[in-house]
Amino acid sequence: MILRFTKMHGAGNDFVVIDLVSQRCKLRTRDIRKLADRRFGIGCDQVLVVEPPSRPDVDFRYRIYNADGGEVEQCGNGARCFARFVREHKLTAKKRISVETAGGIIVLQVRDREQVEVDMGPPRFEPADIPLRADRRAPSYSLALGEQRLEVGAVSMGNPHAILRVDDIDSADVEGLGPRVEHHPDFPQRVNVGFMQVLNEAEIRLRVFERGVGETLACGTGACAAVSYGHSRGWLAETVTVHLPGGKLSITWRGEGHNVMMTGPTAVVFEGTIKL
Ligand SMILES: N[C@H](CCC[C@H](N)C(=O)O)C(=O)O
Repeated sequence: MILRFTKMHGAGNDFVVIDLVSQRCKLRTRDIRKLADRRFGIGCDQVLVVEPPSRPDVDFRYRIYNADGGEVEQCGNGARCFARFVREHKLTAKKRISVETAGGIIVLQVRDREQVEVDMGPPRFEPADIPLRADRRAPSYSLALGEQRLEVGAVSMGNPHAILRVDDIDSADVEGLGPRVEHHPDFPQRVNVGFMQVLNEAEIRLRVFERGVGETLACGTGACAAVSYGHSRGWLAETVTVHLPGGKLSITWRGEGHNVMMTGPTAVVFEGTIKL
């Protein structure tokens, strides 16, 4: 099977985007893993699949697979690239695009050729929504990790996020703590792990060890989760610039009852075909 693909990234979080509106194929887990493999395939953090909508009130269905082959609920950087992809491939001429994901409906607003704003929906803090094993919602949670205990925030953006506030992300033990928190039994569906350094109420630095991938250069839902958590703790204003290793995102959250708005860059790297 020969498959056309487009290689894209959003602030360095990279994707293989597959149009299954104009080409027909069934992608198996091993196909996803091959597409994402940086030696035996194309290489990416996530594979994004464009499908026709399964309901009349949205424009597309958007499936997201981590490099390990697992399908997940949401991908913020991928959503921006999705919007650029469907317009540049003439699958729509709309600038406001509604998309169904496994984590809910999101609305993409194309600002210009590269910048896209995404309404990411509301952050959810209830343990059952994350999911997190905890008796009740709390400002933060104490995670037992061997001899040590970690204070983490927990938020769902459709996908699960744990956030650790640190003094300096450059010296944070992302590679050591990331996998141990990702696989912690208190997160039954595993979890993305954000390391947040608050510079001031309108700026943070963030590194994310992503579920199913490892550390990425940027994580859109991770940025939304970190700002929502920081705002809920009184550390951050409503609009925050998030500095990630691969670039920066602008996140706005006006508090409970509001959705999180994310604006950021998109880039097309190359087009190609691959034999699966
Ligand atoms: N690794 C994430 C999915 C991709 C999220 C990220 N790339 C983004 O931009 O939001 C998860 O397992 O929930």
